[in-house]
Amino acid sequence: MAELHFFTGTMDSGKSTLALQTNHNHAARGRVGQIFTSHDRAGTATISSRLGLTHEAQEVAPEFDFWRFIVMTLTQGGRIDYLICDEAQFYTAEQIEQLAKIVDELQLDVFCFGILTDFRTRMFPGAARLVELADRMEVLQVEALCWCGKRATHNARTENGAMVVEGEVIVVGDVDDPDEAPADVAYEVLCRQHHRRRLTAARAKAVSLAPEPLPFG
Ligand SMILES: Nc1ncnc2c1ncn2[C@@H]1O[C@H](COP(=O)(O)OP(=O)(O)O)[C@@H](O)[C@H]1O
Ligand SMILES: Cc1cn([C@H]2C[C@H](O)[C@@H](COP(=O)(O)O)O2)c(=O)[nH]c1=O
Repeated sequence: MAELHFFTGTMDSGKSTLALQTNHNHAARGRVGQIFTSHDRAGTATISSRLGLTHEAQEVAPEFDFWRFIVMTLTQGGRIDYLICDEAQFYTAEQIEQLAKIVDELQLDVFCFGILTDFRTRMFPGAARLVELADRMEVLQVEALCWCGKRATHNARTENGAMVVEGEVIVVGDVDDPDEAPADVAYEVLCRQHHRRRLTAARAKAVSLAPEPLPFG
């Protein structure tokens, strides 16, 4: 039986790598996949993993209709055995419903990969619909870590190094390299406690280096 799979984890937890590995393993057995993504950091119509792998993909815009695309391809004689869908948090709820219909009506496996929550800790509409509809949901085994060493569960956004909790929901970006100057907009994965306290690695370092206040008035 075909299934709708949802693999999730914070940013930088290996989702795109797993998407490309999943495609590789199926393709190696002669199966034919269709690969989709939306707003990848490497540019449109590409899946990119931080381990260096990339693959061309069909870009999913909000008006893209998965059902129409797959049915058209099949009726024109194309072969599709499975779908790989990266950055699925950016898909609309309707697009996730189309993917569920593809699983049920066409018996194609659909593998979705994406983050659950945005920088405000709110679920993306596409991720929420996947939680509601997926046959299987798996949290990635490779845990991204907060600066304190605990498992990172939340994605924080920084602007010029300072954590923010307001702004546009979709802003493409990467996790900051701690050895580089902070990017205009970047992301950092944190445990819930440090996300709540807005305590990023840079701020924790600055606080720990601040001189002790003297015990005088
Ligand atoms: N230099 C490296 N050596 C080993 N593993 C790395 C290296 N750089 C990145 N990674 C691995 O790649 C993961 C990020 O993979 P990626 O597929 O890009 O994540 P995601 O799609 O979830 O944002 C990191 O969690 C880490 O495990
Ligand atoms: C939290 C959050 C993230 N994004 C963007 C930033 C990246 O371009 C992608 C996530 O990619 P990854 O492969 O999981 O690292 O999403 C965003 O637009 N808004 C957010 O709130």
